[in-house]
Amino acid sequence: MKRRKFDAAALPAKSARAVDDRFQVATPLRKLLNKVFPDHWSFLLGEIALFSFVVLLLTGVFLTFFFEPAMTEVIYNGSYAPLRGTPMSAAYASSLDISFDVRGGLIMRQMHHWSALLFMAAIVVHMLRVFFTGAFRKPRETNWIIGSLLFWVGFLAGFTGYSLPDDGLSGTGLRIASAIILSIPVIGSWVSSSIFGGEFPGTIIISRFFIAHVLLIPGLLVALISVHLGLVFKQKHTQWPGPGRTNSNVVGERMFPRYALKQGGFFMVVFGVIALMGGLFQINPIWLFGPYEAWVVSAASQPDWYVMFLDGSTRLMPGWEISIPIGDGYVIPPLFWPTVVLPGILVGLSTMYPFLEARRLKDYKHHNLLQRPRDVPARTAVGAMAVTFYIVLTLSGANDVIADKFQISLNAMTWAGRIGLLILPPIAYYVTYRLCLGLQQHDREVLAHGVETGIIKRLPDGRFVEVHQPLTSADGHDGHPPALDYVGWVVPKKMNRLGALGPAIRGFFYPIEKPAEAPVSPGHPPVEARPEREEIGSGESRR
Ligand code: HEM
Ligand code: HEM
Repeated sequence: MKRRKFDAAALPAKSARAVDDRFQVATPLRKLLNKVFPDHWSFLLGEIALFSFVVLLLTGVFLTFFFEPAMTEVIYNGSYAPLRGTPMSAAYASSLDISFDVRGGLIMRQMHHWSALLFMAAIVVHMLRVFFTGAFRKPRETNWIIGSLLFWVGFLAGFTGYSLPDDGLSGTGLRIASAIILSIPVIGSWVSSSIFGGEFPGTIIISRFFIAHVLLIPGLLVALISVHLGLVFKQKHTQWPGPGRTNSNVVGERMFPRYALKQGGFFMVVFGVIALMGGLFQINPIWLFGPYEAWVVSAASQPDWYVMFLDGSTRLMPGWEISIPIGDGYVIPPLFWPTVVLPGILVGLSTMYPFLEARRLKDYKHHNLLQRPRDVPARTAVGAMAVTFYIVLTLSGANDVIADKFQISLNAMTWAGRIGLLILPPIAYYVTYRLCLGLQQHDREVLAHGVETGIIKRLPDGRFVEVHQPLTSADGHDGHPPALDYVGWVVPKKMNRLGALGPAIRGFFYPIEKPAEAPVSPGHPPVEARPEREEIGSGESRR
C-alpha cells in the first residue's frame, strides 16, 4: 500500500480548516483581526490599567496559596527574629511567612502592592484623559458610568487588600472604616455589627474581607472591565481629528498584526516595570508595624494614596455635631459629612457629568472626534477645579507628616487645608480658563502666520524678520480651530540645528507614514471587507 507523504508545511492550514469546519470561527475571527484602532499615546492609559489588573490577578492568586485568612491567635515562630514568640493573628503570621519564608513571596507581595498603586493611578489618569478630551460624550456616557463604578470598586479592592495582613497599619485603617460606618444615622450601628460580627474588631472581619477581596471584588471587576472593553469595541474608539479622519470613520491600525503585537509588547513593559519595582523598592514593610492591637495607634499612619483624599477630608472637618431633638436627642457625628456625604456628592456629580454637560450645551449629537482641552475652556476649567480640590484633600491626608517634616504646626496645616479647599479650586478654574483662551489665541496666530522656524532673515532694506513656515491644509476638525498636532506641517529645509532636533527625534520614532487611504464614508463598503489592501493608516467605517 502506498503511504501518503506527510506534508508539515500544510499542517497549519489543514488544522485551521478542521477547526473552522467544526466551529465556523473564520468569519468572526477575520472581523476581529481586521478591527481598526486609532493610535495615540493617551489611549495607552486605559491599557496600563488593564495590564496592571492582569498582574494583580496573577500575583494575587500566588498570594492566596499561602495567605491564611484567620484571626485565631498564634505564636509567631518564623524567620523574622524580632517578632519571634509574639502572639498575633494567623493572618499576620502568614503574611510574615510570605515575606520571609515563602520562596519568591516577598517580591510577589511587593509586586501585588505596587501593581495596586499603579492600577489606581492609571485609572485616575485614564479618567482625566477621557474627561479632558470629551471622550465621554454621546454615545459613550454608559462607558463613563461603568468607568466611575470601576474606580470605586478598585478603591474597595485596594482597601480590603490593604486590610488583609492585619498589621498595625491596616488595623488602624479598619478602625477608621468602622467609625465611618458607625457615623451613618439610624442604620450605622446595625451595619457595623453585621460586618464585624459584633463589636470592632471581632474575629471574622479578615475572613470576610478575604472572600470579598479574592472572589467578589475581582469577579465584579472582571465583569465590569469586560463590559467596558466590549463597549469600546462596539462603539469604536474615538480619534483625534486630522487629515482623513471624520466623525464617521476610524483611521488607525488593524488589530492583527501590528496592534496586537504592540499591545503584547506593552504588556511586557508594564509587567517588567512592576517586577522591577517589586524587586527593588520596599513597600508596606508590615514586619515593622507589628500585629494589630485595637488600643495601639501609631503616629504618621497613612493609607495608600488613593484613599488619602478621604483621610484628608476627615482631618479638615471641623468638630461640628448636629443634634436632632428626637427622644433623648440624636447626634450626627462630624465624621458623617466628610466620609459619607462628600463621597456621595462626588460620585453623583462625576457620574452624571456627561448628562449635565450635554444639557448645559444642548448638545445631543454623536461625537467620535476628540476635543483638545483648550478648545473647551469651561470643561477644562471645571476639571482643573476638581483636580485641585482632590489634591488639597490628598495633601491634607498627609498633613501630620508634612507638619513634622517641615516643622510646621499641625493646626496651621489643618487651617491651610480648610482655607485652601475653599479658595484654590475657584482660582484654578479662573487661571485654567484664561490659559485656554490664551492658547486658542496662539493657535489662531499660528494659523494666520504659520509656525516660527527660528530662522532670522535680513531683508535688503536692513530689517530682520523671522521666517514662518505656512501650514498645510487641515481637515476634519470638530468645529474648532484645528490644532498644530494634526496639521501635519513639513519641516523646512533650512532650520537651525537645535530647532531641527525635535522633528528629527520624532521622525526616528514615528517615521512619516504613508498617507491614509481615502476615508470610508458610510455609503461605501467597509474597508474590513478587503483587508489585503489595507496597510498602516487604514480606515474603517463606523456603521
Ligand atoms: C479598571 C479600570 C479601567 C480599565 C481597565 C479601562 C480600560 C479602558 C481601555 C483599555 C480603553 C480603550 C483605550 C483607551 O482609550 O485608553 C478604555 C476606554 C474608555 N474608558 Fe476606560 N478603563 C477603566 C476605567 C475607566 C474610568 C474610571 C473611566 C471614566 C470614569 C473610563 C472611561 C472610559 C471611556 C469613556 C472610554 C472610551 C474612550 C474613547 O473611546 O476615547 N474608564 N478604557
Ligand atoms: C484590583 C484588584 C486588586 C487590588 C487593588 C488589590 C490590592 C491589594 C493590596 C493593596 C494588598 C495589600 C498588600 C500588602 O500586604 O502589601 C493586597 C493583599 C492581598 N491580595 Fe490583593 N488586590 C487585588 C486583587 C487580588 C486578587 C485577584 C487576589 C487573589 C485572587 C488577591 C489576593 C490578595 C491576598 C491573598 C492578599 C494578602 C497577602 C498579603 O498581604 O500578604 N488580590 N491586595
